[in-house]
Amino acid sequence: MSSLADFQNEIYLRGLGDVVPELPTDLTRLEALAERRLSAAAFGYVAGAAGSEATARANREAFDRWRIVPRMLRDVAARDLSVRVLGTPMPAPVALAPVGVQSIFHPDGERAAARAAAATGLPYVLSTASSFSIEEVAQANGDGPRWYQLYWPKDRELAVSFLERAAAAGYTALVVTLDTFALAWRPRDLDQAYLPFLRGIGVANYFSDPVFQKAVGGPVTEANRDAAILHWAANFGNPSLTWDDLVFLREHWHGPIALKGIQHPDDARRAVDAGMDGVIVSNHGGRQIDGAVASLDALPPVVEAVRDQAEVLFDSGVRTGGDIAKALALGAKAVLVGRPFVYGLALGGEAGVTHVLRCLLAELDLTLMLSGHARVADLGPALLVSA
Ligand SMILES: Cc1cc2nc3c(=O)[nH]c(=O)nc-3n(C[C@H](O)[C@H](O)[C@H](O)COP(=O)(O)O)c2cc1C
Ligand SMILES: O=C(O)C(=O)c1ccccc1
Repeated sequence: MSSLADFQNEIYLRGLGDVVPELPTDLTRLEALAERRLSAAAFGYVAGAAGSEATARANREAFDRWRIVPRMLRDVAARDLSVRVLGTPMPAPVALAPVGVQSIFHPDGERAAARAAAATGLPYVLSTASSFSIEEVAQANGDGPRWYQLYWPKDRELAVSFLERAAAAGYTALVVTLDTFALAWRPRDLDQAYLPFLRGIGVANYFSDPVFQKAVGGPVTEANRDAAILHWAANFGNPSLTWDDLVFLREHWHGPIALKGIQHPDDARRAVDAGMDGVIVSNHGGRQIDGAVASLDALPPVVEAVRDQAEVLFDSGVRTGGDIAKALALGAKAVLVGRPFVYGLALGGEAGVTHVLRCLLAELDLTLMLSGHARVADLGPALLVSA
């Protein structure tokens, strides 16, 4: 962790020798660079959002409506960014958001990102829709902390198989994504007729699964590949799930569980009532409902509703260390970062992801220090005024 906190010094020292970092340290510039590197289809898939993309913009605007008010002379020489979230000790309150089909951004996909996560000590959250399997990514992640994100399929036996595989491969917490039981209206993908799954990309966990294979008459080969993809499409999401179904997850997962996609305080209370350990306030990066509330605006009411009865995590729109400080000040215990690390992956594989994570942590550390805070736990609403 000390090397992370010292990252800004490293950059300044390299600057003395006129060594310019390979990727920009202003992470908001990565999207434009990634656009030049990726195919139009892959870029549209990551950068795009639902409909007119109003909610994706609102996610950013919500951060801009809060401003940090620094405090002086508070001895911030020694700082501690560490937290413990969903049973996992973390060097800083940041995790890599579950992002599917990462092989469309870099051939090493999730394996490269999971190696970068392990190198920084931040949790890697593996999507069910990954291009490498639960077991392959666990191997790449090694001793790093890792959580598993479930897309809860219609077939319950398949869901149980995913959970058993994840537990056996060392994923310690379960993230259940509730807001994407169907893919939304995403014009960039629709206009390019681009859905990687229909080309058999991002389905590694399904095709490698014994329960899935049984359902399609054996291992997936050229002969049953189209049928397997159709079976995937028919099984991917289940719109008929209700709160009562969470009992089933509790029976089959023996670690912490967080529900991802919570935006309403009443849903947060229901999560607590259902015995969940955490909620992730998220609108999926604006990728599901165009016109939906900015995720940061949904955070304070959820924090208020949950109080200390579950851990509240946050994502959607985090781009800088200052953004992380704002989300923590509004009550999040940790944040997840999506697109920025994907752009790092596209631009530099494992090293690109490491760059993004280290920049975020260094900037967060500086923001804390310069605003007069030695510990993340000291951040609260007093840090902020509305712009
Ligand atoms: C390309 C892409 C793929 C994603 N795939 C998943 C996924 O498989 N599972 C999931 O729960 N969320 C997925 N998400 C949503 C992220 O976990 C996260 O909620 C979102 O990216 C946060 O917003 P941000 O990109 O503004 O940081 C995906 C997001 C992107 C950009
Ligand atoms: O693209 C996404 O946002 C997403 O969550 C997803 C959904 C299905 C498969 C892969 C990713």
